[in-house]
Amino acid sequence: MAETQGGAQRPRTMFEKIWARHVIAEREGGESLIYIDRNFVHEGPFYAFDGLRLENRKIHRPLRQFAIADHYVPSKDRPAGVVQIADPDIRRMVEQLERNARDFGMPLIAMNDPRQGIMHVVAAELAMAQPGMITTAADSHTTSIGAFGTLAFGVGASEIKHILATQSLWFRRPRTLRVTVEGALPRGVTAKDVILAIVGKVGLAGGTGHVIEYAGPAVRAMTMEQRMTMCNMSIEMGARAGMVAPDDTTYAYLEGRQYAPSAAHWEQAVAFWRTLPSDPGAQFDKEVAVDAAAIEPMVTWGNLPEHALPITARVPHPDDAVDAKQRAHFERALAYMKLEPGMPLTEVTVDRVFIGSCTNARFEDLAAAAEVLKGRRAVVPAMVSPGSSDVKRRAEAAGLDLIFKAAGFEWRDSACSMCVGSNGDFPQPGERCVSTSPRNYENRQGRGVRTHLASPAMAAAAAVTGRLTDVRTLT
Ligand SMILES: CC(C)[C@H](C(=O)O)[C@@H](O)C(=O)O
Ligand code: SF4
Repeated sequence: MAETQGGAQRPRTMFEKIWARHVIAEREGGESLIYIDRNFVHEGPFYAFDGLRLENRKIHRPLRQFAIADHYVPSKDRPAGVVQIADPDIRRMVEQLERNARDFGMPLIAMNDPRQGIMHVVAAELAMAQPGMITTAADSHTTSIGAFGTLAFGVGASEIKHILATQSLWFRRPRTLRVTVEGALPRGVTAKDVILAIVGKVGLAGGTGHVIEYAGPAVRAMTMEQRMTMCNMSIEMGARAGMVAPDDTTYAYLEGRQYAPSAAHWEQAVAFWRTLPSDPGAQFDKEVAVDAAAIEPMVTWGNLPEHALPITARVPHPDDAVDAKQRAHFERALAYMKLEPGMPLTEVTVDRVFIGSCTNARFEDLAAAAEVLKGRRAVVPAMVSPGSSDVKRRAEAAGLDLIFKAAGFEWRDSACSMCVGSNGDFPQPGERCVSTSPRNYENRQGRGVRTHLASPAMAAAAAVTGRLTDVRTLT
């Protein structure tokens, strides 16, 4: 709804509407104290709890906080209890999370909870994130749940301590960037390809300090799972958050889930949510438009997510760089990735495939990969770690696990797994791995590992051919 200012209606962006409702105080230098509706922690930021203990503080609103085990939990032979985790360092991380949640009285989704999964996947599945809320987590891919019209910020561990103690945090007001995706997605092109194309266009610096709103017909046509894949990678453009305006797709997804408004409050909640989308004529600090029809299946060749190209392209040459800084990135990436400038991407042979992560391991992702794998076999080691335990159960109910296993994939439990390896799931040092995860930095998936980011369908295509492959040639 437009705001009345000096008698005139000033159209507002969704970001402005949500922000304005959460400002508690403002201070010189342009910072605002923002109320946080919900906050999530995984095993990582344990020192936030140590800090509270040292200062003898409690959690201000423990029921608005959630602890979810994902980074360190094993994906294989899931132990019956935390004490059975073989590696002592990994065991300590998972144990600590459980102890902190219990000591401080916050809801816990522990390793063997049937609701366990990667926190951003779980936050959606349980409707912990809702339109109009501001949520935080000590994790940069918190942006994923912006798909619900939630303003979701990743923050650091010291900030988590502040949020635990006060349910609020000081923020500098971000700028706004609208990315409009016109048209419809062509065959073989998924939300991952769209976001890789956007990251490739906007670049790591282009989104810095901004909250992105993804808009346009292609985004409106997407399912919630696809919107989450888009919002997830907002951070790879340096953005503070990424959002999609809520609509009937959003409400249909949320209704009836554990933390969704109850039936008695549902209509009232939806009526409020319908006021959130940006008003026509609202001004964004920056605008970018992308034509969906021109997007092809994408893959990254280098060590930044912005090093994304259509699978039909060739490995770039340092001379293709737009400036000296990019040239240096290109040279370093070519050396690390062991690629020759000018070689067709489809000639790059791969050693391993990983389907998982909060970017691309929801049900529809696994179904898309299984569609490619049906009746085919992987020629390289490959594994799937579903985004949540619920995704795993649903995939098994649909028989997807049988397709993966018949294709030679390992069918694991839900964890961050090979996206980052905190639980010990790593490729062999130096291997070239096609991964559905969001990051391809040097050593991200383990020592010397060369990561190529792609969609689940493209990852499946690479698994059955042993090289980067245009999935459209297989389907
Ligand atoms: C470990 C965690 C803090 C980190 C993040 O912030 O995103 C991880 O999830 C990642 O994807 O790199
Ligand atoms: S799956 Fe990967 S990107 Fe997502 S939270 Fe875990 S480590 Fe981070």
